[in-house]
Parts: sequence; C-alpha cells; structure tokens
Amino acid sequence: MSFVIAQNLVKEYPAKNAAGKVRVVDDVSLTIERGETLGLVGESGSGKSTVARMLLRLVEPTAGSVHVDGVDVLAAGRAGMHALRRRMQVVFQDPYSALNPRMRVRQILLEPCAIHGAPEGMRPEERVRQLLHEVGLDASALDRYPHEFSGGQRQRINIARALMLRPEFLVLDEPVSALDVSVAAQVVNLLRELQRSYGLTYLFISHSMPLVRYLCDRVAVMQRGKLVEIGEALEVCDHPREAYTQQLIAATPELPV
Ligand SMILES: Nc1ncnc2c1ncn2[C@@H]1O[C@H](COP(=O)(O)OP(=O)(O)OP(=O)(O)O)[C@@H](O)[C@H]1O
Repeated sequence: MSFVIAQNLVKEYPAKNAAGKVRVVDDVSLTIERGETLGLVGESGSGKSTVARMLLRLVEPTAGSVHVDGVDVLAAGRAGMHALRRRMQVVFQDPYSALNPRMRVRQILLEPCAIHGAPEGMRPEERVRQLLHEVGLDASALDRYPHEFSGGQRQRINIARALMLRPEFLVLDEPVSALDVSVAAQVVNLLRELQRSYGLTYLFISHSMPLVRYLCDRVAVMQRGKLVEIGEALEVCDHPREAYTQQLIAATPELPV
C-alpha cells in the first residue's frame, strides 16, 4: 500500500466579492510511495500548497480522504493527530520568516521536542549536534540567532528542525525558491542525501521543471485546482502529454545542478 494516499481532495473557500464558493482544489487524487519523492508543479495559485496542507491536515478538506501509512488522517482524533504530526513535517520557502528571530539555534532545534516530547531513546542535545553536522553546520551555530546566517544556512537550520523528531514524510514547499542558484543546488543535494540516509518520503513543491526532473521520481502537474498530468519525472519532463506541462517546461531555465 502506498505511504500517502489522497483521494478526491476538494477545497472550497467562500468567494470574496460574491455569494458562492471558489473551488481552489478540485478532485485531486495522488499517491506517494515510501521513500519516494513526488514533485508537485503548477503555476502560482494552482493549488499546490493547499493540496500539501490538506495532506498534513493543516487545512481541512471540503471533501475527500487522506491516508498516511494506513492511518485515516481526517478521522484522527487529538491523540491520533498528535502522533501523526511527529511523522509529517514541512519546510517552507522563506527560511527567515520560518525561524523565530528571538531564539538561538539550540532552542529552535529543541523546540519540537519541547512541544511533542522527545522520541523514545533520543537524547535531544546530542540529536541537535548530530543534525547540525548532517546539514553541514558546525556546533558554533548553536548559540547564534537566525539573522546571523545566510539564506542557505537558515534553510539548513529549518531542515534540521524538521528532522528533529525523526519524521518519515516531509513536505518541501518551494524550499529553495528564495535561494541563489548555486546555494539552491547545495540545499537540493543535501535533501537528497538526507532522504537516502533516513529513507524519507518527500512531496516537493516547485515552479522549476528542471529541478523536479533532477530531484523527483514522479511528478504531478496542477492547473487551476486540477491535477492534469502525473507520471515518471523523466517521462513528464522529457515527453509531456499536456500543453500546459509543455508551457511550464518552456518557462523555466536549465539548472546548473
Ligand atoms: N485561506 C484562503 N482563503 C481563500 N482563498 C485561499 C486561501 N488559501 C489559498 N487560497 C486561494 O487558493 C488558490 C490556491 O492557492 P495555493 O497557495 O494552494 O496555490 P499554489 O499553487 O501553492 O501557489 P504558489 O505557487 O503561489 O504558492 C489561490 O487562488 C489562493 O488565493
């Protein structure tokens, strides 16, 4: 059974200037295998983040179902959701606003343990040091504040924090879009290494088809709330079936990764 199964997801919001509703996600079904990276692409406003947030139940779907490792996410009660939250984490685009500017890195990384409790057998302080090393920062980072780091380093801190509770599923919501190309490439390669060493499952949201081609096993293409194409990343990027996918490919330059 697939690790993540989303079926017929719908999200509607009240229309702003009129009666009625706007359907921002329209009947989206997808699966993600354990250890796989599924890319989710589409132009701005096509509903990518909303789909991702529904998988994590940060946004409540209007209709549809989500199962993660066989657990019915939308039917989970408080305790069930608490357990699931440890297993699913998200890394956002803007590495600065995601970090509390008044906290030192040590506190930022320990915070998930403070909220959820440390997983069995974990020594949080040791885990913090090990993770910092794994994301390519040295221990002197611990006593510094987010503003003392570059964008790429901040995103490394975000990634370390997301990994603190040993999650299995990460939503990466345009994690490198705010970074310079060469820094972005380093962070993407870090994400690949971490996936290999932890067996992580990724949903990777991006505007960049070359990046998706490089990083993802499969890719799902969204247009105005609907999923219009899904398949092997190489196949979709090199032989897109949909005109819309072809436009997306034409719109993004090559990446020197
Ligand atoms: N809370 C909300 N209330 C009303 N409309 C919303 C809300 N959240 C999102 N939307 C609308 O839903 C649509 C899809 O937004 P979403 O952020 O999922 O798109 P996206 O593909 O992730 O875009 P981007 O690439 O710009 O992040 C947009 O038109 C957005 O304005």
